[in-house]
Parts: sequence; structure tokens; C-alpha cells
Amino acid sequence: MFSLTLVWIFVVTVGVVWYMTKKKEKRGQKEIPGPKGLPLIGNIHQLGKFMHLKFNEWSEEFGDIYKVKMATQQAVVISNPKMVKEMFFNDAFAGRPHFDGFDIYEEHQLGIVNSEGELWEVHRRFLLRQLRDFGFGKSAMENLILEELNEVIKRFQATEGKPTGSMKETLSLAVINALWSVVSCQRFQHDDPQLMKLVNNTSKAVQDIFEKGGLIAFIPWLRHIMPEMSGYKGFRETMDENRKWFEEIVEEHKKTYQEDNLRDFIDVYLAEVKKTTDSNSVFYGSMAEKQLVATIADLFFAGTDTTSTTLSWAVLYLCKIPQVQKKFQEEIGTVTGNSRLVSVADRPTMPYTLALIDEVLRYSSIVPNGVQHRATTGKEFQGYYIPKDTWIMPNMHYMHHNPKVWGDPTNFRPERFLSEDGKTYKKSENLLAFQIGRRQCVGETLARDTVFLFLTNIFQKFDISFDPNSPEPSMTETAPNFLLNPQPFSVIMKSRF
Ligand code: HEM
Repeated sequence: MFSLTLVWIFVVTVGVVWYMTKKKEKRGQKEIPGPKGLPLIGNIHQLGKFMHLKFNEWSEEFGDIYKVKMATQQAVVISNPKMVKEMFFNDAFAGRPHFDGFDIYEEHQLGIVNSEGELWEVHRRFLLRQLRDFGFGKSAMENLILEELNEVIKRFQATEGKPTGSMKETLSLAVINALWSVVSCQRFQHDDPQLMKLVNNTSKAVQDIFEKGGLIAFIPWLRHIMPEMSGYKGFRETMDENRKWFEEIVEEHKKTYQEDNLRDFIDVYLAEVKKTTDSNSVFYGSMAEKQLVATIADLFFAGTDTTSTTLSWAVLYLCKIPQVQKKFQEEIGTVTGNSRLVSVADRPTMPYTLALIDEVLRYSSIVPNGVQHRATTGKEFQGYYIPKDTWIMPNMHYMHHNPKVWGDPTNFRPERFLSEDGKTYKKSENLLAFQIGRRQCVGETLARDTVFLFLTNIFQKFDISFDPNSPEPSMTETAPNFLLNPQPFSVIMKSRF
């Protein structure tokens, strides 16, 4: 009897404290609108196969800011670029949700993409500085990209007039090699079986989770009762295998490390760990080595598939709309006389190309729901109260396809990023492909340079069209996944000169 009374007192006290806190939080603040959900599952039964399409419908219905419940997790969806900008420059919204079991070291939020607080801030700064010193945005990096491009062009020349096979795979390898030569001074052969396994298995494991509606991300305890059906087991096995691969790379660097010859990002990081004696530093001891492994894994996954997917969409659009391909080639010809390679220094004189790349980023919106942030503290925003731990989801697909902003979003039209006379490139604040603010993509410059150099130099040499004997891919159809990929397609390359 006594213990029952105690339980009651406890329950009522917790209830009153919770109610008072909520009330205090909400006093004077507007209620965030949003679709009605069900107890326990919230809105997940309404999301469907392609979450971004449902989010787009809700953006139309509820406006620039609305809340949804992913099972018991509250999320706020933002569909207005100005609001995203205001939020993402604010420290209170610069956290990252923790998806149980999704980290490369299970349960440790390491690396750059998933980490938060001091660990994230110090490493992000370190990464940006070192990558800049190793050539990001400089001619050294440009030369590495051009070397890879040369290989790709040779492969295309060898298949001249015949179907190329998977465009994505060919481009992926070149993109990986350019990035990896800075991170790990390593180059892979085109048919490297370990590399292909890593790339394909990871993509399959992520797709598997998405095909199951991403349930495991919203209801993490499902992994204990249905590890296989939820896609968790397969994902975990792939992550563990990937981790071993990245650990081996770091181990190899430790064996061949020479203090007076720092070859790449991994060596520079190891030098930092070696010189750190303060046990409170994030560069101290064995945890720092795990952090290094997680960081290079982040660079690999955040930097390679994103860039090669964007390139694949670009090739697809240019094959679909030959008049855009022709205009693009005309600009390349005017600037280079088609007698030399295109270089990054040509960018300012190539407004149509810059507009074309922005239109590819807008139209494809490869990260349709954006990369979520987490509110690290309860905070008022535009008269709404955003509780601590709320996920913030920028609705990238909607922002890039909102007819009130773009007029004719379903048309692929690079001219929307040009001045009226078509002579000047016009950057748009409404294009947020790399997001913005405190966590803005660290690889934007590299990604833009890579896409620019690959597209211009390939289309300078070849007219490209779809393989008439393969199904023609759609401009919009994709499989459900974190990144929106085009359907596989093959093309025919025809030398222009
Ligand atoms: C077209 C190619 C790319 C696209 C569309 C893209 C997009 C994004 C987006 C949307 C984010 C989330 C930013 C946020 O949370 O606010 C991000 C983060 C990130 N990207 Fe990229 N990215 C691309 C290429 C790259 C490349 C080449 C690298 C590597 C050098 C890279 C490394 C990263 C990292 C490390 C983060 C995490 C930043 C942080 O959490 O502080 N990305 N990217």
C-alpha cells in the first residue's frame, strides 16, 4: 500500500513538472502547425516511399514551418530559404541528431558529419585548414582532378561509338581518386574489387533501410526485435566492414609515417596526435585515432557519392535536352577555341556553364530532405518555441521546386541563373544544395570545381547521347534513398574532333 502511494506521488509530481515546463515554454508563443499523427507512431504511417514528396504536400498545406512526429521524435520542417539561413547560423540549431547504431563506431558520435560540440568544432576547423593546405581550391587539386579526368577520357575514347556501361561507376572512381589522393595519397584501379565492394555495399545497405521506410532511424529499438527486417543487421555489418577498411588505411600510415615527410591529411592528423600531451584535448590518445578513422570515412561517403551522383544527373539532363548540350559546348568552344583544356581559371568567363551547374543542383536536389540538424537547447524562433532535441529538417526539394520562387520549376532551364541579357551568372539565395550556416558542406568548393572540370572537359571532346538499345532514364524518377540517384543508364560518346 505504502509503495503504491509512493508510485502515485511520483507519477503526479512528474506529470505536474512536465506540464508546468511545457506551459512555461509555450507561454506567449504560437503553436507550430502540422499534420495530425497517431500515438506512438506519430506521422510515419503517412510518409510513404518518398518522404520528400509527402513533405512537399505538407509544405503547401502548412507553410514555411511545420512540425511532424517521427514516432516519438519531434521534427520541424523548414521550407523557406531565409528561415533556413537564420536558423542554421544560430548555434542553438547546429547540433546533429544521434541515430542509434548508425555511427561507424557504434554509439560514438565521431567524425565531422555526426559529431557535435567541441569535438565537431575543433575538427571541422582542423579539417578545413588542412584540406586547404593540401590543395582544396588550389591548382594542386585542379591538377589531381585533371589527371583523373584524363583517365576517364581515355576510357571513353576506347569505347567510342559503343555503350559506355554504367556512367555512374566510371565517374565515381575518378571522383574518389581525386579526393583520396589528398586524404590518403592513394589511387585505385578502375576494377579494384575491394573499393567497388565498399561503394556498392554501402549504397545497398542505405537503400535497404530507406526501402523499409527508414523506420529504424525513427524507432531505434526496432533493431533489438527485428534486426534483419528493419535493415539494421545488414547496415551494421557493412559499417563494420567499412570501418576495418579505414582502420587498415590508418594503420598502414602509422607504419610508414615519417615526421619530416607528411604526405597527406592522415599523416598531418597523426602528427597532431603525436604532439598532443594534454589529456583533455580532442587530439589525445586512442580516441583521437578513432576520430581520425571516422573523419576519413565521412570524407569518403560525404564527398564521393554526392559528387558523382550530381555528375550523373548532369550527363542525363544534357542528353535529354540536346539544345542545352549544344549551348554548353558553344560556350566551351568560345572560351578555349577547343584547343586546350578548360581550367578553373575560366570560370568567370563561362556564365552559362555556372548557371547550368546550379540548375543541375536545383533540379536534382540530391539530398531532398536535407541533412538534419538538432536543437541543442530550447529556443524561440520567429515566435515559435523549438524544444531542445527537436530535429530541424530543411525541405530542400520543396525550396528548389517551389513555383512561387522559381516560376516554372519543372522546366530544366539554366537561364534562370543568368541576367536578362544572358551574359552574367546570377547566384540565387534560394539555392541551398550545400545547406548554409555553421555546418555548411565543407566540400562545396571541391565539389563545384570537380563538377565544373569534369563536365566541361568531357563535353568539349564528346557529343553524348543515350544508348538507343537501353531504356531511356527519366529526368525525375529515382529509387527511395538518402541521395536521389538517377536510374542506371548508358550513353554513346562520339568524338567531336
Ligand atoms: C555535389 C556534391 C555535394 C553536395 C550536394 C553536398 C551536400 C552537403 C550537405 C547538404 C551537407 C549538410 C550541411 C549541414 O548539415 O548543414 C553536407 C555536409 C558535409 N559535406 Fe558535403 N556535399 C557535397 C560534396 C562534398 C565533398 C566533395 C566533401 C568532401 C570534401 C563533402 C564533405 C562534407 C562534410 C564533411 C559535411 C559535414 C559538415 C558538418 O557537419 O560540419 N561534401 N554536404
